[in-house]
Amino acid sequence: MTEAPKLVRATGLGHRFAGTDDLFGGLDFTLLPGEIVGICGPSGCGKSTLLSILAGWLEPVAGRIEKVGIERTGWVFQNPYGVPARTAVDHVALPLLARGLTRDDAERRAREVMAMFNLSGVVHQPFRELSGGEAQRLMLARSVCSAPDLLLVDEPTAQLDLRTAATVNETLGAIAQEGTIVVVATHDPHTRAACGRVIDMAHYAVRDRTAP
Ligand SMILES: Nc1ncnc2c1ncn2[C@@H]1O[C@H](COP(=O)(O)OP(=O)(O)OP(=O)(O)O)[C@@H](O)[C@H]1O
Repeated sequence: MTEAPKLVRATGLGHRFAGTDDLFGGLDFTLLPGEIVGICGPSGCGKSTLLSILAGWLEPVAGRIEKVGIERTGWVFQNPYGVPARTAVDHVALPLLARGLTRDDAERRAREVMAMFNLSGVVHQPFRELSGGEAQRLMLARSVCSAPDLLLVDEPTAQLDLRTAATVNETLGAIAQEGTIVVVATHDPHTRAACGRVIDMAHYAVRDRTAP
């Protein structure tokens, strides 16, 4: 069976909030599976805002987003959140249980994916006892198990050491190659380097950031 084509196309996208100037104006891009697309630019330029628009949580004030073949959208937040008393593996198994796997199968697959993110040592640890970096990787592992068509990731390496960040960047590449459209908002030059393409928000920013 051939997979349905997937794409996300933005045309003339622009946004501003009440009380802000235009964050970006006239953004045009097409996102396809197979590559990581970076959203890069200085703090406050609108990277998270663009992710929210791509997720469909926020209506752009200008332009439009067209989605083809996108049924599931995953989001990995800048600040990982979870259920404090539930174990790490419970968090990763949850989307698999929701997709109808038995508990045994869901746990087996969750452990495999956790191993990809160097999380085998914390499988049964409650979420509240994870380090910031472990919690961030756990959120990525969970999103892989949701098998999203579009995966939106906000600053995935902000809390990670260089080696772990490199693993995360490699894993994002592997997720993209399996057919997910991966979009990453990042300041990290290593993550930027891992992106096949970059939407440079500084280039589009309409606001004069040098103004007092
Ligand atoms: N709901 C909101 N209402 C008003 N202003 C907002 C709202 N959300 C964001 N902003 C403003 O819009 C601008 C862009 O915010 P956004 O979070 O998208 O930036 P960012 O590039 O992701 O920043 P960072 O790299 O620091 O996370 C900021 O000036 C922010 O203060």
